[in-house]
Amino acid sequence: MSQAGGSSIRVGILGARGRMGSEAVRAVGEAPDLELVAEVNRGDSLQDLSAAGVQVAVDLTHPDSVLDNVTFCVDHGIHAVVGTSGLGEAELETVRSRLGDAAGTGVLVVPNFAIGAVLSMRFAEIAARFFESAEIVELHHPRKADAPSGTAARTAQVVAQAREQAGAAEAPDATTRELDGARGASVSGVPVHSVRMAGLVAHQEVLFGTEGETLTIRHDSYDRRSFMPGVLLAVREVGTRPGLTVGLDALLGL
Ligand SMILES: NC(=O)C1=CN([C@@H]2O[C@H](COP(=O)(O)OP(=O)(O)OC[C@H]3O[C@@H](n4cnc5c(N)ncnc54)[C@H](OP(=O)(O)O)[C@@H]3O)[C@@H](O)[C@H]2O)C=CC1
Ligand SMILES: O=C(O)C1=N[C@H](C(=O)O)C[C@H](O)C1
Repeated sequence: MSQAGGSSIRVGILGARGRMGSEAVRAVGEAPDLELVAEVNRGDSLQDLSAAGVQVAVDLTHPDSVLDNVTFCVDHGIHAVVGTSGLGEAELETVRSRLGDAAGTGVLVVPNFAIGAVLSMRFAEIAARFFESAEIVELHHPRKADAPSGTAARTAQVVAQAREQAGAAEAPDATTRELDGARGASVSGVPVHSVRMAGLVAHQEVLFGTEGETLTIRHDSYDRRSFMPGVLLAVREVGTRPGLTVGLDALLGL
């Protein structure tokens, strides 16, 4: 988003006191071309965003509140960068239709801001059609509210789409007796296994297998700073992309 006269972009952060929100407050605060003008926490009014003249809001809150927050932004002409997980296809459709009446407003939904994670999803998409089997293991810190992760859901979606486009057969699986959950959750037909463990931050393995070989695509975020270059890129670019964009791929030229 280029500002006339070189003025900075006015940014508001929702969930500013959270693990991601507090990192984002620091990163935006240190960026010379951005101005942090609002920090919205649980219980605060969204009107604070409008009152502060926020141009770009960054949502890092909770899956239960993200749709209401984005709707408010769209209705008030505030560009939104959405890091919060939990926006499924139905919610994205709601955002799309809401944006129909809000010419010029951009909503950028980013399942994962880490550049390595964006690349790993793209690598998985490329690999998907060459292997009979595909499964995802995502591993996160135990305070995470949602399972599977937004990243895993998005990865499963792009893997499934690539397999469908290639006319790939269903993955072989002879399981006829299982304990609930033993084969993971099926996301777009791809089994996803969620691990929650102290000591972890955010990690994912996409496992592919075919006759005589396997391929594992792994990404690790050891520190939430890994997400910040992606957050800043999204904040700078969202105003130049009216409508709904999912993922950082286009912004990275992928
Ligand atoms: N896209 C990406 O790359 C990444 C996305 N995430 C996602 O970001 C979200 C937040 O994660 P994380 O920072 O770990 O979670 P935290 O629980 O640490 O932070 C969330 C913060 O948002 C606050 N909050 C909750 N509801 C609202 C609301 N309606 N308005 C304003 N503030 C609110 C919480 O307050 P309270 O504590 O009082 O509930 C808390 O301070 C998750 O959905 C997570 O999956 C996380 C990392 C990377
Ligand atoms: O909650 C987290 O921590 C993360 N959430 C996002 C997700 O659900 O994929 C991104 C990253 O995995 C960290």
